[in-house]
Amino acid sequence: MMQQYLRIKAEFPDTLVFYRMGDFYEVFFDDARRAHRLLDITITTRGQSNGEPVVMAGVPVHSVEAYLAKLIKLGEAVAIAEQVGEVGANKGPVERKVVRVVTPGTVTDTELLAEREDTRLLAIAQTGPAGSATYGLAWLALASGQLGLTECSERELAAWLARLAPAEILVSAETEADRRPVALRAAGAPLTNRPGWQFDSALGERKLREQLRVAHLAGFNAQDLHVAHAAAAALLSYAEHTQGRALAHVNSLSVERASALLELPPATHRNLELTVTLRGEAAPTLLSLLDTCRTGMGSRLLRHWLTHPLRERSTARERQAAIGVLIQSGAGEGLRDALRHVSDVQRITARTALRQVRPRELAGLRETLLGLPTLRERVPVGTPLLEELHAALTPDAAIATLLQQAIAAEPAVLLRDGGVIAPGFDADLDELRGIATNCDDFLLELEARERLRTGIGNLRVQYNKVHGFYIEVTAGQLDKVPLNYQRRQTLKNAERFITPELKAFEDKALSAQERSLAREKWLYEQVLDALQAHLTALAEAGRALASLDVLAALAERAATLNWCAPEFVNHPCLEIEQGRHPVVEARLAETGGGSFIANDCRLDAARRMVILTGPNMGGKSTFMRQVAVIALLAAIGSYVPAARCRLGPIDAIHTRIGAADDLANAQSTFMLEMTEASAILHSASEHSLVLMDEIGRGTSTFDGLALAGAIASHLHDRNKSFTLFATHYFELTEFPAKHRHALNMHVSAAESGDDIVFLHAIEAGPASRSYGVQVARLAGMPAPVLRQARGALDALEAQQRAANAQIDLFGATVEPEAPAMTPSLPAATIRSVTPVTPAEPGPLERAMAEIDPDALTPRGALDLLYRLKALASDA
Ligand SMILES: Nc1ncnc2c1ncn2[C@@H]1O[C@H](COP(=O)(O)OP(=O)(O)OP(=O)(O)O)[C@@H](O)[C@H]1O
Repeated sequence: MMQQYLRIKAEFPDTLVFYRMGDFYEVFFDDARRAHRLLDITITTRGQSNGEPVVMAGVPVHSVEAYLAKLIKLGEAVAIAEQVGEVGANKGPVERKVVRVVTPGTVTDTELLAEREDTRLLAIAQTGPAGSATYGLAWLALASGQLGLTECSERELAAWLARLAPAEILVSAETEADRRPVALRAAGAPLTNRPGWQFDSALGERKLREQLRVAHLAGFNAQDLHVAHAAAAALLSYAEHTQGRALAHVNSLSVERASALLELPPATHRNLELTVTLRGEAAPTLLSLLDTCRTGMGSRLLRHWLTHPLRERSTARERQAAIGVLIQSGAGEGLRDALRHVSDVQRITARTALRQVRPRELAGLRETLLGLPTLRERVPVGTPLLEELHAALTPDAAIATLLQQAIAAEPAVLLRDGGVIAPGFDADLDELRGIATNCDDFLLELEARERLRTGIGNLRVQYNKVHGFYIEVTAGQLDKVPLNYQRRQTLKNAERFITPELKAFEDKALSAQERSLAREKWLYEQVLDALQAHLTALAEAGRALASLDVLAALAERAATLNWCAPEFVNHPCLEIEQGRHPVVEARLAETGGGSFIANDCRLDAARRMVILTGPNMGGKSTFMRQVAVIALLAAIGSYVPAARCRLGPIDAIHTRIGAADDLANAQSTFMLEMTEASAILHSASEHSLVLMDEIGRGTSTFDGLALAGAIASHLHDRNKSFTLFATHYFELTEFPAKHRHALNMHVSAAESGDDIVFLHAIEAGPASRSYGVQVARLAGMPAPVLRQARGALDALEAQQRAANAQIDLFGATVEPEAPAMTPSLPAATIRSVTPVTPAEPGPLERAMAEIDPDALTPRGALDLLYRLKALASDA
């Protein structure tokens, strides 16, 4: 057995091998030590192999899922070696084979998958030198069969990783660690090394064609993605290797092009709290607010829509129209009721293809298919998208019929328990089952007969799995036992016997049961074979159900939360009337924190930039985020939280908000702030929406103000993006006076004595002051600190009023390629806290002004110094 184990282990040197032995999966040697460490399971030694004691540990088969889940979370892979041969068929151990390898990115077990999130495997190929390499990406959600390809630059890679959120990433073992893109480190998914030769473009192109059963990839618009083909080669080989079979359910491909997507850099993804909160939780986020989907399929698709918004608005228009019809026809709720009973057709289809599908899943599929005609009737028609989805809900009726005939009404959980195939489907099975059923009658009859014959009134004929059939006689009655009873087992108060007649019956019954189970297994395989022909139709129905679920959920949200349909126009425009931040609004409603104050936003070709000022806690960040969230919701085709909304084309949403230290990447708060801002200045276009929240606050006032001014100028003059620029630097409220496309807005607050009331309304013009001390008071700051701060503030403000030096904070970027981020005067002369200069120059100053240093002799210079010193001491 050890030889057999070592042979298997040699094929999977880097993977934990779970070796099936009866009711346990055993792990040996180093694997055992690793499993002990990772799973906290007991390690033992038994026997010897090559003179060494065999170190082993094991997990029970019935609870293996829990252990696998833990290992996968830790980024480990597990090869499962099952007994595949007949017990006792030939000499030596039963034949065992690795039937599949469970890895973080290739799990398909229902128990190991998040219901509402796709688990993706991603392969990355790269060409060209580090820094300017092209990356080919190929990914697969094995549990639903979705395959995708793209190519991108290093700059775009991080956004793709954020979008795809892979569970495992395949990289070439031949690419040295220091040539790998930095973004990989931040991706947070385990990296799996695969041999370099598997990242072969020609091989990938061929494998894709074979997988998709097409002669040419042009039909998928994927013919030119040579680097992505290389990634696909490694991806498909690995996926097949882990499943131990071909991937019959993977038969469509989506090619994603960054240029087609509205760009959502990782910072935007994070700052807008699209799918996780800044604290790393799943709620409250935009997704958690939107996701009232009835099925896991719907939730997964909604997440995809939200992270893959399209620039081109025709898809959004189609979805919007469908949502409109669902709301107006009132059909949405009926449809959602029907969707409640729909099973996860996509995953069941995938698991059917991989032949891992469980009996109850097939029963669920059957019920869903039988319910489809009713569900279809509830889909209102009237828009092309709804009609297309309606049509996709007509898979061949033969599938439902087959499942109805073949699978029992309520099948057992596991095939090996029997009771899965429906009665009447197979005559042989019915006959074998008949024997088992007659069994009960026979046993009752035998019991009655034996009681009569022996005079033992409490004699019982019974069965258990270990000892088979037996006649049980209690201790007090043993003297009445007849001669033909043979002892089988002795208990404390009873003896168990067998008779020749019972033995003969047992042989017949047990063999019937065994044969019946074998027959069921075989029939189940036949059903799976028959289903293979329908995988495409099932996948299509699954996709349509998912889309309908998302559309109905968005319709429900729009109606419940009182949202409106945004209008798309082709000129630069971002007009929002009475806009709200949906998540903040929902939280306020939940916590009884008052009502949300709706605000307008109006940007167009002439008004591109808002300088937003106002007190802390006033609602600046909320306002900026709500504008971005509304733009994003519109791009996915949803209604938006506003009374009216008109949007021109948008190609990206850039955000620079907050200041969380990125300790993992050893970046300081300020460094991170500048890195993110610099990335925005390099890539934002005039169709981009840019949110800048308190840029510059990570450094000293002067540095920060100078940088903020220069960055604002760059965005205004060069990027020309729609920009919301929130700042605490009052100096920046002068920006609009010198920049014709900028305007001041502020969040309003009312002051009464030392208290402040936030009104959260966005109004025209700059804020009058910042209320920092009042906010600190609200935060419970000790009174002495407040008093001291208030005193210092008064002094500083007086000083500022006295100062009259004017700084051109914003003039620098008009020079081509000028050092855009430095103001034209040294920061030290900026007003506010500069020492006060007297209005009239004194004698010392006048003497200094007369000096011409170049004209001085050394002797003259010394004399001058004495004179100046004398003047200074006079003063
Ligand atoms: N329009 C609004 N209506 C009602 N409440 C609001 C509104 N906007 C913001 N709030 C409330 O005020 C809180 C603070 O808002 P926000 O974080 O946007 O302020 P801020 O001006 O960005 O503050 P800081 O400058 O300190 O970052 C929010 O958590 C929310 O509870």
